[in-house]
Amino acid sequence: MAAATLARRIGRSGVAVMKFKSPPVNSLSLEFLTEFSISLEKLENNRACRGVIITSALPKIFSSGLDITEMCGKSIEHYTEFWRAVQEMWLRLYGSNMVTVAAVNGSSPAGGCLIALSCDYRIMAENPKFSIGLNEAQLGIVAPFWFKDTFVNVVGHRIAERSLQLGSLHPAPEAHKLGLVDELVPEEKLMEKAAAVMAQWLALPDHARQLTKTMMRKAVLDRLVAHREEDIKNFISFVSKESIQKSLRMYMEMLKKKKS
Ligand SMILES: CCCCC/C=C\CCC/C=C/CC(=O)SCCNC(=O)CCNC(=O)[C@H](O)C(C)(C)COP(=O)(O)OP(=O)(O)OC[C@H]1O[C@@H](n2cnc3c(N)ncnc32)[C@H](O)[C@@H]1OP(=O)(O)O
Repeated sequence: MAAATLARRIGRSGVAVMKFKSPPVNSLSLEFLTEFSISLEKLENNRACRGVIITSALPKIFSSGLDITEMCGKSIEHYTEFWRAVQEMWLRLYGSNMVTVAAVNGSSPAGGCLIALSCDYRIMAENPKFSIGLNEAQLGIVAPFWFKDTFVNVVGHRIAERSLQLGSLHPAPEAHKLGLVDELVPEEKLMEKAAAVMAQWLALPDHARQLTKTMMRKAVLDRLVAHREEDIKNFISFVSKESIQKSLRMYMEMLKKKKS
């Protein structure tokens, strides 16, 4: 696959490093999501792999979230396939038995934030120009219940409610204060710190850690599994509305104008 090059390396420590590399901004296209899920599945099935560090190969951007062009002016069949791929990615990552550490080395709005939130631990570069959050409301769209559940499980109900309603993108220091990321480190120390955190988590017996993780996450995962088809239908009916299409087109235009 060409669009989302994901470098993987499993060292002697049993840790893989996955680097998003889909210029210009690591947006989560159908192709990217499919490749990401396949990579996660392969690592999950590899007994030599006990943990994965997820980061970006691009400067300044971890991931710009779902590829908005996948949600604009496409067929029902396309929306169905795309949304199933988003669900699949989350089910695999949030439900992973591996230790997952996000080394957030750039901005991470919406779907990018979801990836970080789905990991066991988040370390972010301490650059106030980098921001993270579920900003869907700013685009005139609504974060689905499982994005919200994942967010609540990290920061708690009150912070999630305010942040989601306002569609806030939090600069790194604020994200740390809110508990949205666990640690801030200078950018050049990010991977070193991620490896140290990984070693700490891997020092425990896998079975105890894995069963605990399942216990903490199962209810939220089961909720999507039980309502998967309904969630796809909701996405299609939402994204097919002309008012939503208009909001997404305006947002894309705003991104382009910002450049000129
Ligand atoms: C009631 C029940 C409801 C159920 C509803 C169900 C579902 C609906 C919810 C769907 C959920 C969506 C979650 C998402 O992830 S939506 C995506 C949100 N993402 C963003 O808002 C980020 C937008 N991008 C940016 O803010 C910036 O691009 C940046 C990431 C900060 C990087 O800035 P910069 O380095 O300055 O780069 P540019 O802005 O110039 O971008 C370069 C290039 O890339 C295009 N682009 C950027 N982001 C995206 C994207 N997410 N998708 C597609 N394309 C993107 C941008 O337009 C530029 O393109 P050109 O070079 O062609 O101009």
